[in-house]
Amino acid sequence: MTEPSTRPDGADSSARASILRALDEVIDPEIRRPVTELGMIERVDASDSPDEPAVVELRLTIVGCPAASRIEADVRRAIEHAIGERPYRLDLGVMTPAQRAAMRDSLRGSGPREIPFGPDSLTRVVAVSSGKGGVGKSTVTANLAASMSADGLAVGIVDADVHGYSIPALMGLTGPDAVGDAGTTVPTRLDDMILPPIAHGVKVISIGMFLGEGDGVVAWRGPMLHRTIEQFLRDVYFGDLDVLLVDLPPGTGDIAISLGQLLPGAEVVVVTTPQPSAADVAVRSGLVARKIGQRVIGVIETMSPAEGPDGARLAVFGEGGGRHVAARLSGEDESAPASASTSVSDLEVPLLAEVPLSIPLREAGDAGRPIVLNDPADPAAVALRAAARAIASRPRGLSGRSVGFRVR
Ligand SMILES: Nc1ncnc2c1ncn2[C@@H]1O[C@H](COP(=O)(O)OP(=O)(O)OP(=O)(O)O)[C@@H](O)[C@H]1O
Repeated sequence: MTEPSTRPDGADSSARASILRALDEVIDPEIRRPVTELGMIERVDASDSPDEPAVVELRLTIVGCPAASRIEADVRRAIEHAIGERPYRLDLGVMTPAQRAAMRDSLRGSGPREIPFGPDSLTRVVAVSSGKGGVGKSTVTANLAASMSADGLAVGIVDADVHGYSIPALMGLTGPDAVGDAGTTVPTRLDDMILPPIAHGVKVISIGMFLGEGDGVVAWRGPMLHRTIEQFLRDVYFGDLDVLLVDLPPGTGDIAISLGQLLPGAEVVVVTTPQPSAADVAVRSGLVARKIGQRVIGVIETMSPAEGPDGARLAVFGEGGGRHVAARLSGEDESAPASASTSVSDLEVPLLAEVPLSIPLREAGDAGRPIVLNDPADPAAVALRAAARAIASRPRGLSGRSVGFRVR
């Protein structure tokens, strides 16, 4: 990493020291580290003579860096804060390949590259799965992520739903007005490192971001899918995350099994509607997750009965699916009389939430603002927020996980 130059006579002027201190506070919006730590400040020259212009040289990571204008504005603000009215010059440049490589090594280490979410990682990996498609799994994922991020956790999403990717839209990263938190809605490539765009504080990567205009159909088979997911997990720089949520494709196919191999320590949340047909398939997806060594930590029922405008209960998809899935995954015999008195919170695999049918939830999703942020008082938002908090506060452990079995 480049050290900002000191004066030839070895003395450090107080103007230079205060510029450096101010630049320590400038954070690269994509990488979320100070520009000084990333080696982006090539030079700071400032004598103590107030008429002599200070000179700062800023090196961006790549040509056309999407966050360039924001970084430049932040650097100017920092310099002006440090030296007031005094004249200065800001020179802009781009890192050399060697400087970029040094920065990458400092971020992720220089050894052989591995998936950074192994068993020793402090990041909790939570895969969100469902048996059937269209049951609201991606909506749940986006809201859990936004809620955890609003609670101050560092959160990422991998949208592994390669055939039905909808996370970018649900997180507000598509459409003409989308900007993303770091000024970009697409990943930035730094050679073999990929910086994910950020939305609502969440780092988001999706297969949808790697498809050009017009080729939105993914027709890859197993090995290609496995390689893509592996690349997401290895090459995308998420930084230190508290939680990585993985939006799985519906069902129990190739990707779920690939993820089982790549992330054997992942925990799984199963999403279902109240309908028996959806619930039965959801149970199977939970059982498959368990077979590949993952721990099922809870069930979320969505599209649950809601209260209509006249106060009447509206159970469009029936009721009871979530409880049924939780009981089955907890190994309960639902026909036994004891099960009727078992409280949901006593179940080994708890029912974390029943998210009612909600028009504001659907509208918020369409607008790219998860309902937990857009309308926190809506009953669906309240239920999703409670589920996010329950997941985030659950201790990690081996209970409920079948160990020692790997799919080859
Ligand atoms: N509780 C709810 N109330 C109203 N609409 C909902 C609810 N949950 C989800 N939806 C709507 O249902 C549709 C499907 O949701 P979503 O895309 O999240 O499902 P999915 O299970 O991820 O689908 P896929 O299998 O295609 O990935 C969306 O239009 C979403 O807005």
